[in-house]
Amino acid sequence: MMKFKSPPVNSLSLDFLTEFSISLEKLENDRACRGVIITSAIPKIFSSGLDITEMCGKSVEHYAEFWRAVQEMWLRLYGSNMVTVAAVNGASPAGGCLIALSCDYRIMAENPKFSIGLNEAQLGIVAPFWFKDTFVNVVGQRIAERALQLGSLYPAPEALKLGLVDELVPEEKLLEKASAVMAQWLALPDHARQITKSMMRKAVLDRLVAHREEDIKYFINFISKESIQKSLRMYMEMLKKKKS
Ligand SMILES: CCCC/C=C/CC(=O)SCCNC(=O)CCNC(=O)[C@H](O)C(C)(C)COP(=O)(O)OP(=O)(O)OC[C@H]1O[C@@H](n2cnc3c(N)ncnc32)[C@H](O)[C@@H]1OP(=O)(O)O
Repeated sequence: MMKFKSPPVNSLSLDFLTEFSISLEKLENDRACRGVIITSAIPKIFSSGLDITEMCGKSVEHYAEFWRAVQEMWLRLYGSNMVTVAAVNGASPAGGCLIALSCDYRIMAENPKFSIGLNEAQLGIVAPFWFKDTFVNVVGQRIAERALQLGSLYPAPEALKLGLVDELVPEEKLLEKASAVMAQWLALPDHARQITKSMMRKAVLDRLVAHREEDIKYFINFISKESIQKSLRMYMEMLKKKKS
């Protein structure tokens, strides 16, 4: 089990992403480890997505390093040979949703206050093609078109209806259920499951691998625009104001 614990909201900073990728690599290379359950140690929050402060007012070199770390995390998780189960025990916007979507199975706490989705459009930014591809592979083109254009965050019951998560369970049963699902998936021979998983995900993974440098350049160019920086600053201010 991997439990995110980066207060206050498990935002995906460069350090967090680097540590997450290293942990995944270690587990991947450990022959005794066949599966991982991903959850959060922070009440009410699974992950608040990419750390917006990493994308505000930083150097081009920093943006490149940060984006490479985001890519690396996704390539490792989406391409993992292990069985991956997300036990979503709180809010899961944007990058947090990407992590859940990259797992093989998603179980969410049945609390309508917890929402999940790719809300980038609400921040005035655009979900990269590989976020979009991952989303489409889970919910299909039609739902993805609407959800991504509107930057919708779905409360748990709606997320279930759309197939964004696979099941809802009472919060106190989340880990028990995740373990049961893991046991069910691990009952199959690894090689057949792994080859099937790779067959299903390969095209999407290969697309980023083939365009990785181009994607970094695109990100730097996009995020460096003054209009985008302004949108992000306003969004951060809105988050702070919401508190007072
Ligand atoms: C080509 C470009 C593509 C770029 C792709 C980007 C994908 C992303 O992931 S962008 C990030 C999107 N994330 C969000 O929109 C989530 C924003 N956060 C929230 O909605 C809420 O914080 C929450 C629902 C997760 C939690 O709400 P709660 O009331 O418990 O806590 P808050 O008071 O709002 O937050 C506490 C603290 O944390 C700061 N913060 C929250 N989210 C982020 C974040 N993603 N990055 C950096 N910092 C974040 C928030 O400002 C508060 O800070 P202060 O205590 O200093 O006020």
